[in-house]
Amino acid sequence: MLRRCARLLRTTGALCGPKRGRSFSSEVLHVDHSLPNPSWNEDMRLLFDQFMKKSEDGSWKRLPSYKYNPTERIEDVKIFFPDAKLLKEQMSQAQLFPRSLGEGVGFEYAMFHNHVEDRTVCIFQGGPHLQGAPGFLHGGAIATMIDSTLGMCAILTGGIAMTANLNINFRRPIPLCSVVVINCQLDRVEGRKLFVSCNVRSMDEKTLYSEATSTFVKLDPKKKIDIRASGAFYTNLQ
Ligand SMILES: CCCCCCCC(=O)SCCNC(=O)CCNC(=O)[C@H](O)C(C)(C)COP(=O)(O)OP(=O)(O)OC[C@H]1O[C@@H](n2cnc3c(N)ncnc32)[C@H](O)[C@@H]1OP(=O)(O)O
Repeated sequence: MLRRCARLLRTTGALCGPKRGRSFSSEVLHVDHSLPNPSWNEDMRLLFDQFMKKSEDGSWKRLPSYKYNPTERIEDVKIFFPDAKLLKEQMSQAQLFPRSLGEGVGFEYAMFHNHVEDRTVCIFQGGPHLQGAPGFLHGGAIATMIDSTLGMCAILTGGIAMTANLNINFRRPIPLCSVVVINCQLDRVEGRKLFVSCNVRSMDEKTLYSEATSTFVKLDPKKKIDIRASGAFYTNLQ
């Protein structure tokens, strides 16, 4: 396991220290990080190819993923924010948390969504900078990918929503640099509440690493989020 991580660190150049002088060009802004890169191991590539094959008939769709929010995302959430200019400023500087670490050392993942079955699958290779217990992934890193995949499933089936409740059972530790599959599904909808659950399994599906249930709440267009407030508030402004 540790040898596998060391090989990965060499491939990505992470052992040579951080890259300097990276320009904030439009090339960086528009890189789709859900596509294979040299840090992906064989298992990750195999699963990616399998899901790309499933996507050929249109039942599954690969979900592109960027570090920086594309303009359409700002358009999607604009109605919830009274100060659209401030929102644009903040979003243009912010980075998506699971994409904020260097290539190969943190969260390497790709998601696929099935609109007919209301399911989202994430193939995830957790890198060496996500260590918790020696040789294994940190629980917070697992929770991050679970929340992100559940969130994507909720948003794609129900619209803009936030995690209100998340329960995770950690059944087995996930070896660092291994590949797991997060399988999410929308269980039911009650008003603005979306109930989404998932399990995290090994590639051969034999090992159940974690399982989770969650409640996402669709944002109420009558309420506004004020990001200027010291404790940002989300309330009815009428
Ligand atoms: C794009 C990539 C995907 C990324 C996914 C990542 C998702 C995230 O991590 S989001 C960040 C973490 N989450 C947050 O910060 C959310 C903080 N919480 C909030 O802002 C609010 O409480 C929010 C938006 C969840 C709900 O607020 P609001 O719309 O005012 O809800 P409210 O009107 O009180 O309640 C609506 C319903 O939800 C229920 N509800 C509210 N909070 C909860 C909760 N914590 N647990 C269970 N149910 C809840 C209420 O009981 C009510 O149910 P009913 O309609 O049956 O009476």
